[in-house]
Amino acid sequence: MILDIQGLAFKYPSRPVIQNISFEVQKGECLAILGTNGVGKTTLLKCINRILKPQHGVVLVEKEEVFKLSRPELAKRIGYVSQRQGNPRYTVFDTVLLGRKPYIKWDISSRDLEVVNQVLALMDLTDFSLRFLDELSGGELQKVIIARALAQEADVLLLDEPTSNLDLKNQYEVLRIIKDVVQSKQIAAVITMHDINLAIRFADKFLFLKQGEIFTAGGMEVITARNVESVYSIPVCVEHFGNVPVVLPL
Ligand SMILES: Nc1ncnc2c1ncn2[C@@H]1O[C@H](COP(=O)(O)OP(=O)(O)OP(=O)(O)O)[C@@H](O)[C@H]1O
Repeated sequence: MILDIQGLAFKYPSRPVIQNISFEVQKGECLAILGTNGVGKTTLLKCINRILKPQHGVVLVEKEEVFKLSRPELAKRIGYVSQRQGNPRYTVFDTVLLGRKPYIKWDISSRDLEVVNQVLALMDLTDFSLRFLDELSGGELQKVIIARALAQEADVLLLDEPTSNLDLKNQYEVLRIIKDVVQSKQIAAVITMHDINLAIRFADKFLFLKQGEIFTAGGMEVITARNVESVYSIPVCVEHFGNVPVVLPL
């Protein structure tokens, strides 16, 4: 197991958000976090990444407690892609190079440059290298921020709605790249998503949140009309195209 979450609970002074959250992610796995707006998906990612301090619970990456790690150590363990990020006056190249920050001691190494160039090519961003972030479309920017996280070469990637601005082709391509990296490097990804059918195509495991707690979690067997209806409060049916279930609102 690469990521181990035990009994996480977080509340803002005004309201409780998540509680009793325990789950594990294995090496090579993509976990999709699903649930309605405001249920606590982003809050959960922020608690894992130490941006928020949970009132209860423990987060272990490779058996090490994240709250005991130094900042650079944490950045080598966890790469985080939030919904809003990036300095508009940085170029694409410099932004992705920032992902190497935890590894740079005195100067940028040839390995750092190699990783950045590889990731830019992987994400089809090489032609954008010298553009400033404020000269990009929302989808292009989203790909750059994901590229930065990949350049970080962390053990766990936390991705908050990484495909929200992407067109159909880029949604599939970017998730395919993330899945390939997770499998080939035997790391893990935790991805919050609204598109349940996209999650079904790419995630290995699913975790449904409801009222701040885990409603159900598991593999493809948890994708049932009953579960989806309970979580999202709309009637659905689940049809199968070959082996792939597709959730259709009725
Ligand atoms: N800084 C804050 N102070 C108080 N409440 C907050 C704060 N940030 C978020 N919340 C509340 O915490 C709850 C969980 O928010 P969160 O952003 O984690 O939800 P989410 O599941 O990611 O939602 P969405 O799908 O809309 O992105 C919401 O009710 C939200 O209003």
